[in-house]
Amino acid sequence: MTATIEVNGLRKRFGPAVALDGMTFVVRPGHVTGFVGPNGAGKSTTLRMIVGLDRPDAGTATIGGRHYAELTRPMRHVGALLDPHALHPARTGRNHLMWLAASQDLPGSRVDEVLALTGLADVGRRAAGGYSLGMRQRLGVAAALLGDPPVLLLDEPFNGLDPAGIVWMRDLLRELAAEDRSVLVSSHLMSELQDMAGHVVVVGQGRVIAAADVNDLVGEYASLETAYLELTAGAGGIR
Ligand SMILES: Nc1ncnc2c1ncn2[C@@H]1O[C@H](COP(=O)(O)OP(=O)(O)OP(=O)(O)O)[C@@H](O)[C@H]1O
Repeated sequence: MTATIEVNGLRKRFGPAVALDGMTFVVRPGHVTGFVGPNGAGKSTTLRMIVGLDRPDAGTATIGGRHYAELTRPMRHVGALLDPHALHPARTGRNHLMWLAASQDLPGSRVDEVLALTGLADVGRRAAGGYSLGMRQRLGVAAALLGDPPVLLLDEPFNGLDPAGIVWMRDLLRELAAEDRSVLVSSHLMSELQDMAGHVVVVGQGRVIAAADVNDLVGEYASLETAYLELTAGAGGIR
């Protein structure tokens, strides 16, 4: 099963601040899509809306044509790594995943599979509150993969990973996309995305500035970083 992510005309204000101003794009299966833009451009808010954690003032976000709230056992449709610190510190990594698996009617055996896949098999019985940032990111990826979903959303998954972890994450995301999943990855690491992503959505001030194939941007600007800097010049920074 494959599924696209469709974000259509999302608008959101937080008090006087306009976080999203007509955000519109599509994420297709088969390659990693990078989601890039200056701090405060609206990336995390968009990702949160796709999984129903923030409510838009207008517009829609759908996964395989359906709103997140309409999905039964949503982790079988979409896996999200949004906040690596969203865990109970006293619970072990394994129990954190067991609880999530039970909520989705997934077998406990899947927990051990994703612990092995994310390199956490040896630390799965330690309290997650003692995990380093890199270990929390891996646990977040394990949770995202629990339901073997066709769609994955990852907000800055490279944060806190050591160099070996960065290589691991890059290869994993590539493999997941090659399995015909839709993989949306927000990141500020342009060189990583240039190596890994097939498509990129560049945003600024709550809307899309450009959506293009990475190869086309690199052909035109010499590097993804140069393309990003030129495209976002004038798109402001922190708001
Ligand atoms: N809960 C909130 N309350 C008030 N303002 C918010 C809230 N969440 C987001 N914002 C504002 O919305 C705008 C977009 O923020 P968002 O976190 O989506 O940006 P981002 O592109 O993910 O940034 P970064 O690259 O720094 O992670 C910012 O101006 C931010 O301050």
